[in-house]
Amino acid sequence: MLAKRAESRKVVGILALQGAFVEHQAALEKLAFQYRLEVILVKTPEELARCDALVIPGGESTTIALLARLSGVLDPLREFVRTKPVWGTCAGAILLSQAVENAKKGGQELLGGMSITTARNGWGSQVESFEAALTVDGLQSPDVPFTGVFIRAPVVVKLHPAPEDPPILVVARLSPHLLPPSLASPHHSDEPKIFVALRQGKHFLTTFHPELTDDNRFHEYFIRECVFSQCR
Ligand SMILES: NC(=O)CC[C@H](N)C(=O)O
Repeated sequence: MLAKRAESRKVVGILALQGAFVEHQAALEKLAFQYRLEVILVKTPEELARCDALVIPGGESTTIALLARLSGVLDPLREFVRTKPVWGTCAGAILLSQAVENAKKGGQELLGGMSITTARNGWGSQVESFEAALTVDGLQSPDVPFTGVFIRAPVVVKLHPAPEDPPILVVARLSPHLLPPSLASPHHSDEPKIFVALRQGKHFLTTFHPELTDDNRFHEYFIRECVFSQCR
C-alpha cells in the first residue's frame, strides 16, 4: 500500500539556478499533501530526470540560461519542455517563449514551448515594478482578486500558434484602468501586452511573480490544470 502511494506521487521540480526558487518551493509545499507532490529543487540533469513537471522562477533570464548551459542542463530542459508540463514566471516566462525582443547583447537562449513572442522589461524604464489586482476566473475563490507583483516584467508581444499547436488560453489580463497612472497608455482588451497569464497545452506562464505573495492559488492552478488534467 505504501509503495503504491509513493508511486502515485508527482515530482514537481523548481529550477534552482538563480532567482526566486525558494519562494516557489514554499508555495508548492503547501499543496504537497493535498496533491501528493514531492517538491524538489533542480540544478542538474539527474534531478530534472526525476521530475514530472517543472517551475522556472523569476530572476534574470540571461543568467538562468547561462547557468543552465554551464551546468549541462540546458539541452535536457529543451527536451523536457517538449513533453512535460512547465510553468515559467517572469524570467521563466521569457525562457518558455519561442522568441524574445529586447534581449541583452550576446543574445538570449530560450527553451521554447509556447508559441509566443515576449519582450524583456516590456513596461519600459519609467516603472520597474508595480502591483495590480487581477481577477482570474480559473482560480479557486475567483471573486477574490489576486495581487500581481510585476518586477521588471516582460510583456507578451505576439501570439503565433501554428495550426498544429494547442490553442493559447488567456488565463489573466490586466485591467488598464487598474494600472498605475505612469503606465496608463491606450491599452485595449485584446492587446497582448495586457495578457499576464497564458496557458498552451501543458505549459503555463505568468509575467508576474505569484510566489512573492502568500496566495498560492496560481500554484494550485498549475498543479490542477497542467500537471493533473489531460491537456495536450
Ligand atoms: N522579475 C524578473 O524575473 C525579471 C525578468 C528580467 N527582466 C529578465 O529579463 O530576465
